[in-house]
Amino acid sequence: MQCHIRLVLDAQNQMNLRLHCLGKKNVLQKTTALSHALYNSHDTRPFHPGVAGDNYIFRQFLDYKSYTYTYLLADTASREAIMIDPVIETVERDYRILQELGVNLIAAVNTHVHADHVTGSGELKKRVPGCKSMIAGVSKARADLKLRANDSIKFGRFELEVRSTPGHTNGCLTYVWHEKGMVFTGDALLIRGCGRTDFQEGSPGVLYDSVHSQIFSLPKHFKVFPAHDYTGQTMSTIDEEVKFNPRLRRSRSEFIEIMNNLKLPYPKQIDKALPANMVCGIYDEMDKAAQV
Ligand SMILES: N[C@@H](CCC(=O)N[C@@H](CSS)C(=O)NCC(=O)O)C(=O)O
Repeated sequence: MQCHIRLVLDAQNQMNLRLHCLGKKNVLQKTTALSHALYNSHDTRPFHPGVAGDNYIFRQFLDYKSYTYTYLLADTASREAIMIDPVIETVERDYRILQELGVNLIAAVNTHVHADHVTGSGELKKRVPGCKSMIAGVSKARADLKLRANDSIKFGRFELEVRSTPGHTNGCLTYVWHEKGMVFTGDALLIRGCGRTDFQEGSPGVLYDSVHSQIFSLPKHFKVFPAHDYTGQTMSTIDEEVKFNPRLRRSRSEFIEIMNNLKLPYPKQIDKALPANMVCGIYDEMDKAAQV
């Protein structure tokens, strides 16, 4: 009898092993969900990128101009939501999605004073009454709430732990969602890369220490969501970055040598972005600040 096994996906993205014998097919085994197979090599919990999970919403948005990722996190019960690193050019899209999903944006949270795009925090605040802007206090940027290490950002039943990860800028923060095993690293840790250290308050030694002590110390299966990717990748894991990050898996002195020789061109929007981001991306505020 001629038999062969086929791996097929059903409507729920479940992988089925089917034994085809003499034209008859039998489902042998319903394996784990595809999303689990793809994303959770170390974690047995299901993961739903970009769709509503059982009690939370997670979305990753891209700004095509600066290759910045904005993240939406929400509690499906209370409908409270936060956005990490919104971009001014995509505020209309993001605001529309907030309305469509019926969530209430309580905070626009920045990982740092970005040099390559203007933050959408100020424009989101104009559209959503009660939405608070947040950034590290040490950045000296204007915001409703100045964050520091060990603070927690609460939305509904969830919370993010704030970790200080300077080195790309002094005020770089990393946000850890322990319950869901996710970490939002801003520019401190990128996928197979890291933030440059050649302007603002950049320091390769400080960045190396930040990443190793505050990020690489997280559980291996935690999923890494950076503020940018220039190669089409969307996420990584702590395990992958510890093993494969071509800069940060090296010794501290090798890392410093690499970072001091990157020779990257300055971001195109730097002259506009830095002053605008010191005032939450609100141009009226910039004008006022310039007049003082
Ligand atoms: N070409 C882009 C800027 C690219 C860039 O410099 N990215 C920064 C993060 S934004 S300040 C960075 O740290 N890159 C690290 C790297 O290794 O590329 C533009 O003109 O906007």
